[in-house]
Amino acid sequence: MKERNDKRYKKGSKNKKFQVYKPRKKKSAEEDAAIQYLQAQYVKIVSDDVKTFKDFPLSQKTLKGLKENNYIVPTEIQKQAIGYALQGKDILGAAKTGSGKTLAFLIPILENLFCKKWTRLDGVGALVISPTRELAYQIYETLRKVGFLHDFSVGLIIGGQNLKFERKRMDQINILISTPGRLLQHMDENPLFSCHNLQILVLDEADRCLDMGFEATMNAIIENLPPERQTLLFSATQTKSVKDLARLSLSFPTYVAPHEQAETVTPEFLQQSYIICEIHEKIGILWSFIKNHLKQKVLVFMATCKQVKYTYDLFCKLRPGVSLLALYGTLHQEKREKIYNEFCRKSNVVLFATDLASRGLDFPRVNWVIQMDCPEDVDTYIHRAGRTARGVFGKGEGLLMLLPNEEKIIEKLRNKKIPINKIAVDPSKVIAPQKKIEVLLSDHMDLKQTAQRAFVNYLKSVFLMKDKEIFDVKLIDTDAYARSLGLLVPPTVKFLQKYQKKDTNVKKESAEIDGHNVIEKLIEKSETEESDQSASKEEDYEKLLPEPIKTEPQNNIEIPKLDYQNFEVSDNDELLHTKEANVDAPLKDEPQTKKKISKSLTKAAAVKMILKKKIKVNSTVKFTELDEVMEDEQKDFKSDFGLHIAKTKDILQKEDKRDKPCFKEKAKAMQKEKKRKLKTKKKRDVGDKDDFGSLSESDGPDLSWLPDPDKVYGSKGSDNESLSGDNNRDSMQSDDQQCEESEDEQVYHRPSKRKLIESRGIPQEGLVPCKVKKIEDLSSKLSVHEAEMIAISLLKKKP
Ligand SMILES: Nc1ncnc2c1ncn2[C@@H]1O[C@H](COP(=O)(O)OP(=O)(O)OP(=O)(O)O)[C@@H](O)[C@H]1O
Repeated sequence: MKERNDKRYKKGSKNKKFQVYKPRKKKSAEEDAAIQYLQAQYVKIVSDDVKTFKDFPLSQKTLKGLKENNYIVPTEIQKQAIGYALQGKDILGAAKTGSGKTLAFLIPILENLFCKKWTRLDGVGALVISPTRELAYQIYETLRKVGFLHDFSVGLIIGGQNLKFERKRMDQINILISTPGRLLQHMDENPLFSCHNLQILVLDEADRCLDMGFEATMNAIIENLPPERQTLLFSATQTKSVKDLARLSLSFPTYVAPHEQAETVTPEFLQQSYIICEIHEKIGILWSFIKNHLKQKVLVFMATCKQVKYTYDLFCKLRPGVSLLALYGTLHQEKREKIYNEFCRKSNVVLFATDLASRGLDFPRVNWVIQMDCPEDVDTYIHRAGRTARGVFGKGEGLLMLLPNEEKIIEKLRNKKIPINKIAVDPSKVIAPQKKIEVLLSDHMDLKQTAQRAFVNYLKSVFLMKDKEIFDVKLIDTDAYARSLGLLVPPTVKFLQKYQKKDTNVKKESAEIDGHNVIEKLIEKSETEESDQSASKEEDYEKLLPEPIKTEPQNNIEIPKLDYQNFEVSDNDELLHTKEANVDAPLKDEPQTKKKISKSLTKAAAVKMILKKKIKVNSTVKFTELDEVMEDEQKDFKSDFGLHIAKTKDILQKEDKRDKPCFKEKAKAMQKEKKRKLKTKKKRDVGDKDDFGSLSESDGPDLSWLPDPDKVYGSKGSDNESLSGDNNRDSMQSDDQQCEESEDEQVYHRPSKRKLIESRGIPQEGLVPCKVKKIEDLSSKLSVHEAEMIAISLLKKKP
């Protein structure tokens, strides 16, 4: 819309500025005249006389836009609503799903702003609020297509988009399409945003926008809007609540409901049927259905995001042979848009979705709508089923899966003029891939966890359902349901256990009261029949009676309404506690017959108790997200080489026990041996070393140069031996003694200086041999006495 406007101004212009700010007077006058003419025609509109859009007093731009998109003949709701809307009346529009309500409010918006010659400077002139992002996007696209010749700027303001980007452009928007949350955010935070000039407010899916989920947000938005405006409310299941209308300051709105007298509230060519099945059969039936409708476009509704995610993940792994998609609130916005567009585009595809996709979305050519879980109420059924058989000649089929106790909803559907037939499933055609699912879950831990979450969330959703006539969580065979999801052990559902426990308590107590009444009656009877009975007997009866207990009926429990927009049941204990408090109420006046005497627990008693109960002290117990005790993570863990870790660990521990004493003994023995060796070495060292620490004979100084004592002393062999021994002994004496002895005649036996040289590390081999040789040579020529004298003089000369 915006771009075309700019082009028109630029076309063939020499002076662009002049043309932009000074439009041609002639054209303006023509436009004024046309507007006046159109406005004069509004009062004359008779909806029954309208055959085509041309019969409405609409601007040429709008008519051209409609024609270009093949909108020639208006639908019933368009015929009736557009006339009133052009006249400026507030409207409550109710018409079947897919009957064209979007154009019924978009055309009046375009015409209203056109007639008021709305410009960008005038700000927001029309505001459309939609409960979901996808629906807002769809409305925006339709407006762009139909109003492309108009000069208004259109803004789509939805969550999950760039807030900064939106913020800067807010003051330039003429028609704003938004979701409640993001709109309020701009109202609160963006100084550029203003709605003071608002002409038309539209609530699409008005009943949803005004219900509990959006109550606070919507009230805050409405407070920020000028009261002087036109308000249009549209929905297939319209609100008529006086309270709602008062909130929007609607005093006498025109109620437009072309199908009110119709035989059915659902589209004419929508064939609807339902089946009764057990909870564990659902997955198998759905799988078989998809396998039998591979060439069709199927939309499957489920109660919670987790169920959608699990079914999608599981079926993707099972590969049915058709494209699969999943749409739910917790997905990223970009992904949501991509999935929405993909489902619109494709023709053989299955989309699993929550009620996020149940309202307003105009997916083209959907063949089947499967409601896998019973809808919250009749309105939800209508919106879900209405995703098929849309438009003027749209055809489609709907299938509702119900548990036996949920069949009561059928009566309600029929009372609201919904034609629905019971059909049976041929059990021979149902192929439940049970074994495959179990194998997949054992192989994929993440899939198993998703299954567990799906299981718990489904039970929670049933538990929180408002209509207790239809929904009863206690009737669900949880074991069978878990198995059908591939879970061999059903996850613990804490809230359910608590609820069931409290429920049985209440039943017990009410049974006790009943018993009490019976006894009371017996007493009364006995009193009348045997008035002469003794007082003591009556006292005995009284002793047998329990104290009267006051009970509050269980249906006093307040159950909060669900927000299915982005349904995520939180594990809200507070919520559960409030219910429990009511259930607990009877305990208030209960007599305290047994008073427990509290004993202080001694350490010994605690230990005894621990031993008796076989409690493992200091052991860690891990819990899963679902409050289940986690099995030892490594218990069934196998190493890369196929070793069973837990078993191997056990074996190693046993072997370790056996090996420890052996190892200790070995270590001791080694230590002993080491010590022994050290000792002997020390002993040997002491024995081998001389007084200077040098080693004995083997590497000691060569004394061969000394004269042969045998030759010197002749026959005194035995004495020589003892002398050598003395000599040894002498070597152990101190230096002072040596000095004393040096003065003595036998000083030549102790070559102390040589030993000192050696002790300083000077090699002796280099010195000794030549000297020895010389002395040997001499000795052979000299007499013994001469040799002895030379030796002594040599020693004396040495420094
Ligand atoms: N005058 C018309 N001629 C032909 N097709 C039309 C006409 N008006 C609307 N349609 C088509 O009918 C389909 C349904 O229209 P729309 O989405 O407005 O229905 P709705 O009443 O808003 O449905 P729901 O209640 O589900 O929101 C769309 O594909 C739309 O293009």
